[in-house]
Amino acid sequence: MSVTDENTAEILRVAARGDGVTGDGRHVALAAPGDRVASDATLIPGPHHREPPCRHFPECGGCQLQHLDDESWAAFLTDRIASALAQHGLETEIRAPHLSPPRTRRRATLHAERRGRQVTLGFTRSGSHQLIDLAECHVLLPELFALVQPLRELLSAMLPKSGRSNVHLVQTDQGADVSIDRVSTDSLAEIEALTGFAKRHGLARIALDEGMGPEPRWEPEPVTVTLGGVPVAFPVGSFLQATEAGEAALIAAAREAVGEAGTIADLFAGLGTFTFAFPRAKVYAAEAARDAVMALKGSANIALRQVFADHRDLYRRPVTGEELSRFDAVVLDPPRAGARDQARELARAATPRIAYISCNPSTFARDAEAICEGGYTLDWVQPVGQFRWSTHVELAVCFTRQSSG
Ligand SMILES: C[S@@+](CC[C@H](N)C(=O)[O-])C[C@H]1O[C@@H](n2cnc3c(N)ncnc32)[C@H](O)[C@@H]1O
Repeated sequence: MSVTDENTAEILRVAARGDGVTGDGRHVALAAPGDRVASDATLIPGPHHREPPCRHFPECGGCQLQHLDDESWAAFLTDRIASALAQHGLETEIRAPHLSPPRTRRRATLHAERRGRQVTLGFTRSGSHQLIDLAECHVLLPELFALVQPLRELLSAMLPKSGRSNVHLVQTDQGADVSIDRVSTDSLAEIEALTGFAKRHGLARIALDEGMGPEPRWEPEPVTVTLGGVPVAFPVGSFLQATEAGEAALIAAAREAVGEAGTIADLFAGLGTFTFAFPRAKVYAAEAARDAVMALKGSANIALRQVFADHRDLYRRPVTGEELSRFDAVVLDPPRAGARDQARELARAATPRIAYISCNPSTFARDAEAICEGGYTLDWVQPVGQFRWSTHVELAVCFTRQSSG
């Protein structure tokens, strides 16, 4: 090494968007903690720097952190949570992060464009609207990635001549569920091409959205996802935790937080990832997406689970402190915007235990401050890295309230 330690600066941490940061606050792209940067900006890789496995890194916007080893990625997740909490005057035990392995992502949205009969299909380029034509992917499940080239061929005649379509891929109990927007099948030949494609590739379903919402065009058996041992109908476009391992880690944390609760309110319940994780409890499940709540309710009835499913907009009509006080525990898993008003009601509730699942440390920390101001203690945080090599941070936490009596 020609550059001496005296005229290099060490990368100490990774910032929210993935840059390495030196002790004096300089941001350096594609630098890992322990790397050194020379005064002419040469980067000298350190012990935590990894050779990125994918040829599309760093151009592809799907991954930002392939140059980090798992230890540094875990430290990144922990730092993001600790600094979000600190901004709201909070501090607690942050456990070792759970990291989903490569090639396990079971849902993804790719984008497609056509020039003549040439289709580009992939994620958007980092920091731009251009598309990366995926030739490999180290995060997607192999079953889903195997559809990328056949989809290009299918779409070469179907995509509109201009503009971009979204291609949603989800691995379900019956196989891959593919939903494509902004395409139309007008001729019999196109319809046959679509169903032939679905049969040949053993798809669970293919749905097209021609502008009026997605409509299944091929679904030989009703598509389900199994949650807590219960097969739940999977409406097109529904939410599913990004990896099976991540889902298991979030459920394990929620179970630990909730303990032996006999009555649980599951807020922002989706299809029931958490509702069905508590087979012995009576669960009130509230969710705003109508298709999801109907699917949850139908599956709970068939499985004879003690579930009351409520179609409810929790932003307009949060469950009140009085209502929540009737439950032994609350699980909530809101979207990225968090649950500001619901958190205020939680702060007023007497419920002894809360499991909060979040995909956004900033809104979580804001809500956590309100909950703690109401007298709860933030006992621990379990970080979960479901989006391998990305800057997304997910977490599950436990709040408890000591009973006054
Ligand atoms: C992060 S997902 C979690 C879903 C579910 N807990 C799971 O793990 O599969 C957030 C859920 O909140 C729902 N949601 C979004 N806005 C809502 C609102 N205003 N009221 C109730 N539910 C809402 C979404 O439809 C989605 O199902």
